[in-house]
Amino acid sequence: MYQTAFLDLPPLMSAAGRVRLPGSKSISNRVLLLAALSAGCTTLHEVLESDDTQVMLAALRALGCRIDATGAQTLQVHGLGGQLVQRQAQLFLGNAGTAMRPLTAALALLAATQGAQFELAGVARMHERPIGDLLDALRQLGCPVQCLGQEGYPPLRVGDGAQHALRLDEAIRVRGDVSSQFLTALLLALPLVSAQQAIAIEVQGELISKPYIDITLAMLARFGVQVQREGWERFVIPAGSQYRSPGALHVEADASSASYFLALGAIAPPSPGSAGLRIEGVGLDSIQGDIRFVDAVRAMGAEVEGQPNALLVRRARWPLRAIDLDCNHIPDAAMTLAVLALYADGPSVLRNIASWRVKETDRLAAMACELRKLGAQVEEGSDYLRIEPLPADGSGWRSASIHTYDDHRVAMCFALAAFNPARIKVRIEDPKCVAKTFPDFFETLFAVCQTDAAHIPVLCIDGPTASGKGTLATELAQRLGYHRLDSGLLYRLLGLAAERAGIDTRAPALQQPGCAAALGQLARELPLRFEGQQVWLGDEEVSAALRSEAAGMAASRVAALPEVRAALLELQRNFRRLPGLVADGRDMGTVVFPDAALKVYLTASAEQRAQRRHLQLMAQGIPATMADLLADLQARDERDRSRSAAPLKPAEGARLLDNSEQSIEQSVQQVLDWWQVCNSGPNGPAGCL
Ligand SMILES: O=C(O)C1=C[C@@H](OP(=O)(O)O)[C@@H](O)[C@H](O)C1
Ligand SMILES: C=C(OP(=O)(O)O)C(=O)O
Repeated sequence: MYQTAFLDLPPLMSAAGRVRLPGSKSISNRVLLLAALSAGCTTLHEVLESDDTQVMLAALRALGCRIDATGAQTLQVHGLGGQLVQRQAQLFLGNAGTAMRPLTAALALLAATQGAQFELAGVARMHERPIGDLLDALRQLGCPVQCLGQEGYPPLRVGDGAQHALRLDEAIRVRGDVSSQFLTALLLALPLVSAQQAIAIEVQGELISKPYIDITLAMLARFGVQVQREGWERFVIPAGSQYRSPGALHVEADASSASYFLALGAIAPPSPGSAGLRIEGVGLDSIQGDIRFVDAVRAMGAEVEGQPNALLVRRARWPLRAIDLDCNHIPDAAMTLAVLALYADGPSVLRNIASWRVKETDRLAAMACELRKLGAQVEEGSDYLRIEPLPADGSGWRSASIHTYDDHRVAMCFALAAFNPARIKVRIEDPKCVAKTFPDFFETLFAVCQTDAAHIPVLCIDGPTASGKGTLATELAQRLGYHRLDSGLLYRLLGLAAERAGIDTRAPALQQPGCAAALGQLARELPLRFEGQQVWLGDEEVSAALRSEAAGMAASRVAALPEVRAALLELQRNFRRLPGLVADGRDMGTVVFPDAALKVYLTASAEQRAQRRHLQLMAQGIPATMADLLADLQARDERDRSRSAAPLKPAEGARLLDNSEQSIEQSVQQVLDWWQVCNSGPNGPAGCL
């Protein structure tokens, strides 16, 4: 997951490959709750791991439910069988509607019938999301519920520690026109008290987001409760209904998450030779309503083929056909349509989406505002959006920094704007907000998108030994969410590989005929692998060996050979991958990435650098004297500067940064400021050079 303050998406050009989607949020949280309320043990496979399921899991555990992770995305839930083991708990439910609403209903019923008291709270936005209609229904039943802040909104207290008789004879009335989750919550919870009598629920007002009720009914059926539905107005839980664990259950992939990749397939030309984009984990027979997004992208011109538990999507008609659609049945996926509309042949209208106003943010206002930043004309109605497309020739598109309002879907759907024909980058602020339902969204996106290398921004840090390049580059890569190339490490690896292969890299041997060619060959075939912080050379983990002074000296010797530098060139250029690269070394700006958007030449006085190295060695318990270190360092500077192949010197147009008197943070800020300037042109990372 990208933890950066923002993520710059370079212009993207094509897409192909396979996407494995994470589990459905709506199904995961329903089955977690149902498994916890049932008697016995339920094994849940492919459960979504995200903020929304995390808060549900933490709440269930706080209530005394044992849940064991028994494999990747597999959980074993030891159900409570409807019996409370904790009579008091304070639960934090983040911004998960699918946790807050159903838990409120279930805990209100359990607290009232067994005598308990629970508090449910969330993030600030959750405290602005209405829940009054559900509380009204629970109060009709005779459950004590109390709003601890504003009436009708969380935080809430359910139960008062005493037992209360419930009024189950009359039909329970609940409004359905603000959120379907209130009805879902009652349907999921009422089987707790339906052993003796049937319970009826009547929906008041036009029920919105109906397909989510279908998910609820389907999951209840899997847990042995067959609800009778009369239209969308009346639901009856038959007398004697009781949860029965299905034993094991697989969670489908998330159909709302599929919408971003269906849309990607609709707008991105397939990469040469590819059949399109394959989306795995969900098929056309999905029980999730958002699968109907397929109809919408087909209507706009994409070809979508249903395969067993997968979808294959291809761009066909271009530009896309504009649509005018009632989106009430796909409220979440419809946000993706709003960005697709930018690529259409006329204005598109998304209707009947008033519920957007009470979700993670006011999504009607947010989408209108951010689409306008890209240059689009948007009309924001009380319950609709009308979006004019942007010209297919690229004129009219503006580079924008998309504010994401802590709303995962704003972040994910605006990523699609990176396919703009103007080839301008799109900045997504606070990309980690995708953690609500799809923590690895951007990694998944980059894995199936391609672009010209020239569009992938590179920031080069060159400079002499011990100038702090590594520290600076690591920090910059982290702040920008970019890959990092530590080119010195490749030379060190080669020095080590030579030693392992029995090739002597010391002066007399190095001059022997054939030695340079052998090293060049070795460099081309380096069996190198990175795993997190670990570096592997073949089967050997070499991170520690690479840091030794001996490896450094060997690196400096082999690096002087033109054969070696040529062989490593390709390898280094392969590090230029989406979304960008910070490369540090001695010839990054001069030779390897001459087109880098920003080149920095980092130096510090020889005395400062010797002192830093001294401190480093002391910390590692390695004895060294300042005088020796200074002499070594000056010798190495001289060798780097005077070698004929790629001598160490500032690249043309490089910014000089002497960090002798700077803290690391000051250097980082300085480079980020320069980077910002390079990136602020209308065409994104046009470069400062
Ligand atoms: O029941 C569910 O799982 C959901 C119902 C929908 O909410 P509304 O019923 O409030 O529209 C949807 O937007 C939400 O993401 C998940
Ligand atoms: C509205 C959403 O979430 P919630 O389940 O919190 O309502 C959503 O995921 O788009």
